[in-house]
Amino acid sequence: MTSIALTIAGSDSGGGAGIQADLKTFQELGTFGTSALTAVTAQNTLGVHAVQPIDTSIVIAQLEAILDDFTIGAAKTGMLFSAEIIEAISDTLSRYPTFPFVIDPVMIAKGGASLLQQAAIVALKERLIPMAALLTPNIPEAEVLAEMPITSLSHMEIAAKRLLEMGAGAVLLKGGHREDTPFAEDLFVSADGERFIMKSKRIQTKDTHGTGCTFAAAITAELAKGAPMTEAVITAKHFIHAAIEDGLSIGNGHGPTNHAAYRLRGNRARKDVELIEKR
Ligand SMILES: Nc1ncnc2c1ncn2[C@@H]1O[C@H](COP(=O)(O)OP(=O)(O)O)[C@@H](O)[C@H]1O
Ligand SMILES: Cc1ncc(COP(=O)(O)O)c(N)n1
Repeated sequence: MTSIALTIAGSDSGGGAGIQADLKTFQELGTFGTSALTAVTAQNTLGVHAVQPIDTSIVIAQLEAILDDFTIGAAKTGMLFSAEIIEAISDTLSRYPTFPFVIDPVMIAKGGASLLQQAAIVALKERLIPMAALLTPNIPEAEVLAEMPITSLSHMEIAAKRLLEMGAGAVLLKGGHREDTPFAEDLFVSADGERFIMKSKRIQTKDTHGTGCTFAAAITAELAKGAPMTEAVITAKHFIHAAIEDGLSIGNGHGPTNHAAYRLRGNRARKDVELIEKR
């Protein structure tokens, strides 16, 4: 049976992040990708030149068109831009049967452009996070949502616990932005008491455009195929590690990751992540 994944996110004209990264990742992991666009960005590896949100009625119409026709295995959100769009997504999804739902709380692009209005943060916390099977903030996003600075693993632990209390089924706090360690360490905690750290070596590269989108999309693809949450996040960590390691030096700024790397390495090149530490 064909597994169907859905992304609700913004378009990145540069192709490395957003809807484009999500659909490429869905395809690479053997799922059929569908998409509901929330915004169009004029963007390349150097930055975001312009943002145009999609009319809320069209966001709703896209979701209805998809959900009326397909059985969705899992969905993710990326750039959501406004409180109005977030509320529309929450209202629309709650009219349909549920499926595993991953929220990547995208706020700011690597170049510094805002992809989520300040006023939308409350809507994200109150309307969407409680619907999520998994929330995947990076450190700056977790700092905003948990309202605390994060500069160490113990801060990550406290923040992840606070985020769990907002109602998500699990939290994967990504450590790519940590400056106090040579590792890329991500902390997973779940409402039913599971906790582990996924640790890989930090790759020296500037080509990290779209890492967060790609990682969350890989988790979503695995969930859509029926993988349990912990297996989905571990497979996705291997996927993103390979994608960063074989990153594409195209454009003049932060190049995209290589979505094909994991498949080209034979799908299960798990030795590439140096250590997966389960505690
Ligand atoms: N330089 C790097 N080397 C290896 N893994 C990285 C690197 N940067 C980020 N990662 C990993 O990529 C994923 C996305 O991380 P992160 O950069 O924290 O999120 P975002 O892209 O949302 O800012 C995480 O698994 C993180 O550990
Ligand atoms: C449309 C869109 N969605 C998400 C991101 C975040 O990706 P990154 O943080 O890797 O720049 C982005 N730059 N553009």
